[in-house]
Amino acid sequence: MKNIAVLTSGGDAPGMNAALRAIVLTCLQYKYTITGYYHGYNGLINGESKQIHVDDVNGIIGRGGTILKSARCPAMLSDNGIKQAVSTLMKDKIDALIVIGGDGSFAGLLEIAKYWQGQVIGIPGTIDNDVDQTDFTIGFSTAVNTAIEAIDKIRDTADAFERVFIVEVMGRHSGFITFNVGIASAAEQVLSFENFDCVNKETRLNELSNSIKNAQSNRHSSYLIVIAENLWPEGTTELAKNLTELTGIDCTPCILGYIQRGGSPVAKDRLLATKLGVASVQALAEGKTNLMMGEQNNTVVEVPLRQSINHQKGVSKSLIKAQTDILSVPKQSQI
Ligand SMILES: Nc1ncnc2c1ncn2[C@@H]1O[C@H](COP(=O)(O)OP(=O)(O)O)[C@@H](O)[C@H]1O
Ligand SMILES: O=P(O)(O)OC[C@H]1O[C@](O)(COP(=O)(O)O)[C@@H](O)[C@@H]1O
Repeated sequence: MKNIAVLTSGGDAPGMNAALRAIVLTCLQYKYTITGYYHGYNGLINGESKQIHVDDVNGIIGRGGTILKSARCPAMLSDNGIKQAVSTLMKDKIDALIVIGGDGSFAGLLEIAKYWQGQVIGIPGTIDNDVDQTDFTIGFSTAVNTAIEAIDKIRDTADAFERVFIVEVMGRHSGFITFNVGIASAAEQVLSFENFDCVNKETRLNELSNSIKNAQSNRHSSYLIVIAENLWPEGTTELAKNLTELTGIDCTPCILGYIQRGGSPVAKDRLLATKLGVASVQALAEGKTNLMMGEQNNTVVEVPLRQSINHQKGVSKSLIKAQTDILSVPKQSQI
């Protein structure tokens, strides 16, 4: 018998529920009990928990968000908070803790493992895809699809008005969403941390404004820039204002925001979440600990949890090069 605990932490991601469902069904197989802690690490610190049964996870595979709720929990950044979390795990006689979250959540789990003897497993769930040792994180594919769907609609109205739009997408400080969304929506420019620095803002503004003016003087079409959040120091709205002034052409900002975090997970995320959920309980049954379950080349992998938060994974260089050298230049045939 094992008493397995699970929580979801950090930004919610479509597919977290699917992972929880897979965990619960696999635990049923092993006759393990499941304790769900609510509101991320806050639930662990405050002892906010509930036994999770199969009935609780019926019909949740297609639901966005997380039925366990999620949160950021600043208390975990102090020794006191971590020790409180550990004391709840001991009081509740938990044998193993599965955390579904991003790199921050895994850093928290590693802290817990320093003071607690139980088994710990991380499942990568974040729309940002910024977790190492897994090709994709749960939620990334859905977020990309959601953003593309929104931008396709923006393109229609942009085409009709021959207008310039600057669309901001999420990703905190990594460009996985920006590049994938920008390329898949045929953006004229993709601006992200990996290909655009703002050290000399004047130069950057002039380059962008020249590019917009050239493109718009030669053709009657739309012009879309997909930009990463937190890239332009004064924000995307200010960038749009500056470019409008410089070009004399209306540049309209559009911040997609939280729409990218919600919604029903696409098949790819449901399947990834299910595979990783099943594998995590199987690993616990084999006595394993301190692991992240990930997927590489379509195969589930178990990697040391510590290796998942080294921030070594980057946007594919060939994708960045293709955008810079080929895709961002308006083609003669489009003019
Ligand atoms: N270095 C750390 N030590 C302990 N806990 C951490 C650490 N970094 C993050 N956490 C915990 O994990 C939570 C989620 O992390 P955050 O970075 O906000 O999201 P994500 O897990 O999606 O990357 C934080 O609110 C905090 O409770
Ligand atoms: O919900 P908040 O606290 O405003 O955070 C916004 C951030 O959360 C995300 O949506 C997801 O990030 P995490 O999964 O790392 O928490 C980022 O893309 C964004 O920068």
